[in-house]
Amino acid sequence: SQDVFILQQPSAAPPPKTLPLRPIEWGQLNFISTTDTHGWLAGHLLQPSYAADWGDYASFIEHIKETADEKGVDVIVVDDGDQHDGNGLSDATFPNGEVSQKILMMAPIDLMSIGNHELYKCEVTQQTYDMLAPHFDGRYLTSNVEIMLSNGSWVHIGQRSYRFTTKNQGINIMSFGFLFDFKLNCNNSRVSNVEDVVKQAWFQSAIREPGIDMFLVFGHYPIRFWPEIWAIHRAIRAVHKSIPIQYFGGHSHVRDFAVLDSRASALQAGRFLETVGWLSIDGLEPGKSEHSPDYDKPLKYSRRYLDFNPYSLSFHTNKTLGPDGTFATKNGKKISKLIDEYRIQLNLTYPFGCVPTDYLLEKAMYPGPNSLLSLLEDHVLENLVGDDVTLHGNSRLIFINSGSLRYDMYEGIFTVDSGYIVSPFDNAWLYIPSVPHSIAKEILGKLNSLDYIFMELTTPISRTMMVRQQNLGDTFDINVMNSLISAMSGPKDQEDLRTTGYVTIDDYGMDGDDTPHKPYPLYYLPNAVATKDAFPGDGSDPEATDVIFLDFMKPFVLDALTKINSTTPKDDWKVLEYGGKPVKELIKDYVRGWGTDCIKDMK
Ligand SMILES: Nc1ccn([C@@H]2O[C@H](COP(=O)(O)O)[C@@H](O)[C@H]2O)c(=O)n1
Ligand SMILES: [Zn+2]
Ligand SMILES: [Zn+2]
Repeated sequence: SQDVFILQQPSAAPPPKTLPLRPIEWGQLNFISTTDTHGWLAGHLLQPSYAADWGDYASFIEHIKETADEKGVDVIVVDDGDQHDGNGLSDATFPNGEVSQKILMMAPIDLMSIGNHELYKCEVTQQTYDMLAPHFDGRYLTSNVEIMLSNGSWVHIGQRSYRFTTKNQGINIMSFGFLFDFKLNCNNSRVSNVEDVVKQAWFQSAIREPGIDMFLVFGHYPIRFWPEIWAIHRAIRAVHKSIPIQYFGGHSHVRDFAVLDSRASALQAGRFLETVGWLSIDGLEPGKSEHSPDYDKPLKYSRRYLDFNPYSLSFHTNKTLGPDGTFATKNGKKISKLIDEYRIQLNLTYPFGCVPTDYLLEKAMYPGPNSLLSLLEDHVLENLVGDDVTLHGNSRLIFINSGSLRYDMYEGIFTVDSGYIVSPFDNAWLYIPSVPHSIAKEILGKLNSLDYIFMELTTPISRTMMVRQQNLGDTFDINVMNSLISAMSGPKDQEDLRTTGYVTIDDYGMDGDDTPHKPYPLYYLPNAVATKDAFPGDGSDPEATDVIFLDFMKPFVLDALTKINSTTPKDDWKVLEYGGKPVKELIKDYVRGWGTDCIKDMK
């Protein structure tokens, strides 16, 4: 039997001290938004800047709603999907999310949409249909996503649209919830192209319903560069020249705010419960005809990215923290307690070993001594042992996509939870036997070439970097970007700042981050890395090599092979199961080798 080992719970984590926060700006209509939570409901136990938990969030929402009523304004709480794959609380159960989705539903969220991580596995899609959609009772929106029922018929997982009138300002809102044009879903779901859906009769008649004051289009699509948001915007603007439209997006894991026109904007609230997005709008005129002569005045927006810690959340609600404080509500406390209990029940706090230093994703130079990708490439992947003993000793190239590693690995105790956090997927290993080395050696270059930018293989992190780079101009030079961010933050100011964190550049400038930060370093990450194993000792190349990769990469590897060698049709490459431990287990084995001194110190 394993020891139960309790790490400090997030609610007890010390808040970052004396951060220079500013009160949020309220408008007639206000939004609180989260996206890409990926199971992080327990918060970030090792990072005080993000150490609130879902209970704290529920308390925050309740207080903000109360204040809205006092002020006579409205607040709408939106979540844009991707709730699985990224944390033990969501992924240590079967189906994933069995516990975490129940906890998620305990916060008073008004509108929710589906993400691609609700569609990779058939059982998770079924769970979403059975559990989330009924809970939200018409407010779980999947305007372009359907599920196949056991009788073979197709129905929308949630609703296609939801129309409502706000409580205090009486704003009549038509809302939709879209997913980007996702293709890697399990076969019990169907995602229709956004471009096609906005032409469908139901959408065209929904946007023509009389008496609408504004549109709210939220969902799981990036708000910049990707075509989906513009397809929706063109469709609505073709009918309503200047009706207010508010967008909320997700998927690319960034903080971002984009202005589409003087009466339409879009907000994206980061990832992994590091961020709560705040948006307020003033200048809305509910009930006024859009044909009135002065209807098209620019709206006034205020946007803010709040770091997800109890200090920040309580500051904005004017409540106090601590056991006798006024911040944690009854429901909030109940949620926090449940999270703590489930973490223990799921054994997430069990420690495997001690990580000697930080191994980081985009925050460390790759290749380099602190790069998590380098750790895998140089030390971990070579320990993969396939099921077929006759293959042992063959030269091999082992590929992983960097997007399969989801978060940094920090110095200190590595727990069951850390395993899910770093590598949540149970992707199986596949291989193509004896690929001529002249072809095999080209695969990595192809996977990392620009052809794959914006394809599913691209890591959310590289998409993040592209957004930040693009906002600073047309350069793709990461060094230029980093020095610009430092220069714009001001070196003097940075010395005064205590916490490192996001420095967001969006269409309104650089004042969106609620807590001013020293910028995180940001380095380029390739889409994929590869380990060479059992190559000839004299440094020469083998004639042929086994090409091993995660099943998620199969379409991309086959595509790359076809590009390299157009004479072999895609289907002629023999792809077989390789067996062996998933990446998470290989990492755990490696961590065990680092010993348990830090755990003994704590006992
Ligand atoms: N089985 C899987 C599923 C996904 N990935 C990686 O996740 C990326 C998508 O994540 P978002 O949070 O941005 O939706 C995808 O591009 C892959 O990199 C995976 O590795 N294995
Ligand atoms: Zn995501
Ligand atoms: Zn996503």
